[in-house]
Amino acid sequence: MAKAYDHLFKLLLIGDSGVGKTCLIIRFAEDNFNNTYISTIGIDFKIRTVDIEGKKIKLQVWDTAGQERFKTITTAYYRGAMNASAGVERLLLGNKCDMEAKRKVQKEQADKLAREHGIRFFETSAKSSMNVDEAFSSLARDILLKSGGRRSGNGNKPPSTDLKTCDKKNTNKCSLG
Ligand SMILES: Nc1nc2c(ncn2[C@@H]2O[C@H](COP(=O)(O)OP(=O)(O)OP(=O)(O)O)[C@@H](O)[C@H]2O)c(=O)[nH]1
Repeated sequence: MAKAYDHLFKLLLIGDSGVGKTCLIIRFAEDNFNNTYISTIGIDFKIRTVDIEGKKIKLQVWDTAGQERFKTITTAYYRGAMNASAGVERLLLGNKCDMEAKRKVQKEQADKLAREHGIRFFETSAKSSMNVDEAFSSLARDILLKSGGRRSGNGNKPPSTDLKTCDKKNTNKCSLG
């Protein structure tokens, strides 16, 4: 029987409580959105398989609790992930870009931060779907290329801003790595 996927990548979302980590994962994995806020307890994951450069990539996306009281568990978990593989690929997300009126972080500021860390930055909206697939796929592609998959063009990924125009933007930061 054909294998259901070519690669399995594990992604982890970290960020402050309420920035929309769970909603981003639900939008990505189930194409759904709910306004109700149920704070994550501990850690959970969802799966979606995407097609990248002709490869089936199974993404196991882990959701962490942003609340301070779970910090010991979540930081222990992502430190473990960081230690397990030296060059972890990272991505910075500014979510809730559908809420421009309540913007907390200017785009330039987030761009600068991403540039300093040499990582990509996306403004996303779990509510409108803006840039959600793009962000996850971009990270998966970077991991695929890095892990020896097909590499085309310049191997040194520029710290770019790869954004679709968002009519209204609000940014709370969370990151995906
Ligand atoms: N307008 C808007 N609201 C959003 C968006 N993403 C999430 N929300 C809302 O923000 C609230 C918090 O979202 P969650 O996904 O639960 O946040 P979280 O980061 O997982 O929070 P913790 O589990 O406490 O770490 C919920 O009421 C969501 O409906 C978005 O893109 N746009």
